[in-house]
Amino acid sequence: MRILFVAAEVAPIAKVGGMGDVVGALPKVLRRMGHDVRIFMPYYGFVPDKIDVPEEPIWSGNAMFESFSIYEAVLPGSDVPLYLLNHPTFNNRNIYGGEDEDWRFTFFANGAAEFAWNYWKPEIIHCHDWHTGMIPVWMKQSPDISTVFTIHNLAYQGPWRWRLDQMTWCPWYMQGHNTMAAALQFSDRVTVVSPTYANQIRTPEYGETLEGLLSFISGKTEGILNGIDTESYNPETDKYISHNFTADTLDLRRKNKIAVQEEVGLQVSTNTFLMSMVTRLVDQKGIDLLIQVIDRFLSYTDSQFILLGTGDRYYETQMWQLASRYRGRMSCQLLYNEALSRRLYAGSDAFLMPSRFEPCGISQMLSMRYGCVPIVRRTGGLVDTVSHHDPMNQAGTGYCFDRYEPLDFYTSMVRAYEGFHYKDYWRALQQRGMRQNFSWDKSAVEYIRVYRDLLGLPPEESPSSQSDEVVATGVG
Ligand SMILES: Nc1ncnc2c1ncn2[C@@H]1O[C@H](COP(=O)(O)OP(=O)(O)O[C@H]2O[C@H](CO)[C@@H](O)[C@H](O)[C@H]2O)[C@@H](O)[C@H]1O
Repeated sequence: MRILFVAAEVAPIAKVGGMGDVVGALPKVLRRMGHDVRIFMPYYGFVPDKIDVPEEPIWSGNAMFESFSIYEAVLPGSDVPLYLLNHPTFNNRNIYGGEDEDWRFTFFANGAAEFAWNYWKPEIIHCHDWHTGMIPVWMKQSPDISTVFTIHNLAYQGPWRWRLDQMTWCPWYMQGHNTMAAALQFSDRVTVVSPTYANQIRTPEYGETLEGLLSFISGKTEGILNGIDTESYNPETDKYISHNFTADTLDLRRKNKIAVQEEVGLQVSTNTFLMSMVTRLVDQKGIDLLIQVIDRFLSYTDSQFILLGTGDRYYETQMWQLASRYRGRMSCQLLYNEALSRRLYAGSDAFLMPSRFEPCGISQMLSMRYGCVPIVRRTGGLVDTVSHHDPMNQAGTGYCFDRYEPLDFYTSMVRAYEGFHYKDYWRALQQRGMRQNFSWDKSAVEYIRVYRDLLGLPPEESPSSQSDEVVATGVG
């Protein structure tokens, strides 16, 4: 099958959060499974710092009364062709934000449609989040190109209809309120990045005002759990961490703890409970809950906490102030740093993820992969990936709480803190997390099933289409 992935983020070239992880990993796996998968993304100003891009474009086109050119490169560490849409609007060094964000990504989506019509024609365009939402609208006119739209984050829905009318001069094509709604209506299939979140978004609590539409299209919607790039994120080979280790050599892991404590200026102590968080600092991630409990937790215990993240100014300031009160015990790194994130996964004892909502969550899987025990709120994909620690039955991979309440989060942290002091149980807990299979292979099979179904092909005979504990799909 010929499949074009279109997205605003592609790891390791352009990543802000988990969508970049998905688009940087899934095409590699699908290609290995024999499909001609290619990626289309913006040519951001920083791309040449990350990869080699040929000087000459391969194609030029027009969209929304502007011309653009396409450069072809390769996704690092793979043979996946990467098409880069070049236009001055993407010269800015930030992926998101700015006054022209609505125009920029609407133009990007329209450029991708032009590319698919005129240069490389795929059978399926796999679109990711609102930035690509206009593609399914356009492709409705092209019965020979089908569309799959994946919701990574319903909280961001793109420009509203009146603005789209203004920008594209085509008022007739959509009924939806905004780009995300249009994509949901017009795409042939909709996937959501975890089965639990796929069900949750049909309720007012999680639907972000689109719950009616999402219930209406439940017949073409399903949840397919994300995986992680287990080659890149492998504690046995990761070049960014100071000491490589496996589930069988966990003793080596403590050296990473020392290294990261030194790196961010905490008191070095392997017996101290070290928690961390790597996150966008936004409401979704439960930062308000964290702010309500972390001060007390640090003052009642001898534990340590490292935060790595950027986002809302208010949260950045609050966290910064807290860190200044706990010198040597709390560190606040207000930056985006891929290498440090890996060292935190590899060196911390526990990873905090008290999300208000979580479509899937990549960070908790990365933390388990590196032997860092997740403490999570049981919502969305966190339900599907983390199970509560049950020492009596030697089961579970983390600490879970249900209600979005500071006391519940606090209690989970206390339990983890206590658990950490029972070394054998803790080690077994770490090992269970590390031995989970979060590889993309299984989810990729689910996507192939969706693609084949869309093209009217019979399901592939594949042993991996058997279900297992990690990949579950919830067909609407
Ligand atoms: N300051 C920083 N420095 C370095 N690395 C940082 C960082 N801040 C975040 N990251 C990295 O970004 C990724 C975060 O991914 P998540 O899936 O956990 O959340 P996100 O909300 O961004 O993704 C959205 O899309 C994904 C993909 O579908 C869903 O899993 C998720 O629920 C949804 O909210 C991780 O790889 C993490 O290490």
